[in-house]
Amino acid sequence: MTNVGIIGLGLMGGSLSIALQERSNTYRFVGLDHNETHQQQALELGLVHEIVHTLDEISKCDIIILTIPVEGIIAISQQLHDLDEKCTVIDLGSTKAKISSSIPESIRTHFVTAHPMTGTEKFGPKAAIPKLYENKVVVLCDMEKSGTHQQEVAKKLFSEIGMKLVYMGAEEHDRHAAFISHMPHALSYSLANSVMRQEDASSIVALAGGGFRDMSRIAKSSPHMWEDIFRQNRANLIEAIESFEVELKKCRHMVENGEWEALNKWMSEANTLHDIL
Ligand SMILES: NC(=O)C1=CN([C@@H]2O[C@H](COP(=O)(O)OP(=O)(O)OC[C@H]3O[C@@H](n4cnc5c(N)ncnc54)[C@H](O)[C@@H]3O)[C@@H](O)[C@H]2O)C=CC1
Ligand SMILES: O=C(O)C(=O)Cc1ccc(O)cc1
Repeated sequence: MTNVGIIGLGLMGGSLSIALQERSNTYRFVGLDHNETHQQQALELGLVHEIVHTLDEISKCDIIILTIPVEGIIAISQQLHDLDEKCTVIDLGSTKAKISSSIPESIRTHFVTAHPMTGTEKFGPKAAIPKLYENKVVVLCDMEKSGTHQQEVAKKLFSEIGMKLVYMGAEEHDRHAAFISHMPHALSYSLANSVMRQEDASSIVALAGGGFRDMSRIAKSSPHMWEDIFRQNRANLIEAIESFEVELKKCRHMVENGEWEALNKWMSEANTLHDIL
């Protein structure tokens, strides 16, 4: 039996437990969460077999999964100690550079820093879903800093739930993530707020079409989680927002000046994104 400790019983931790339980009965799940309602829900939903209340109890597990907001991951990693030689700690945070560089040297080889490129705008144990990880990419960062055993454990775990493994340095990961994930969340929050400041609720309900719903979906995401991500990836995010502002200004300029041919060409360039997605 492999004992898995999950710190943070929400969408990511809960979905990981469901996926592993569907594929094997050799795992036993122990959970830690600072929210009592989430502890209860996780037990009721069968996401964990047992709730514990201290890091010492979780530290005895073979595998420890960190699925709490990214500032919490750094705080918890400072408190983990006396880990068994074979213990593997895997964090699933959306940022990687600050996490990777702040893990104490004494436990660095125990750690694997990973980012599953999958998720939803929902959060908490009730948001956990079975197929979240299937056929999706997980980016494994700074793997040369992890122990040989820990690398193997993480690769086996992510492969077992049907993920595709991609390797990258943590700094490089954060730059890509700023453009492809973090900036789009900043835009969605901005879109939601700008429309709500101009339009009343009844007009939004009456007129919201698919496009507006698509683009504002991720504005429903957890402010706690995203505040931490924006804080940790601040410099890259600012650069990504600036590059977006350049494009938006181009669009505004062409509309203001009636440059319709140029606007049409600029839109056709954007169309090509979906040739590669
Ligand atoms: N939501 C998403 O789509 C994705 C999230 N991630 C990352 O995964 C991590 C977890 O995200 P979710 O599962 O979506 O969040 P969530 O909000 O659904 O779950 C987090 C859980 O951790 C608990 N928690 C928070 N701080 C804690 C602490 N210090 N000690 C104990 N429990 C604590 C909360 O009560 C909650 O139950 C984050 O680091 C996030 O950046 C990565 C990929 C996708
Ligand atoms: O809901 C969506 O479309 C997302 O983009 C979810 C998401 C959130 C955070 C991540 O680090 C990765 C994926």
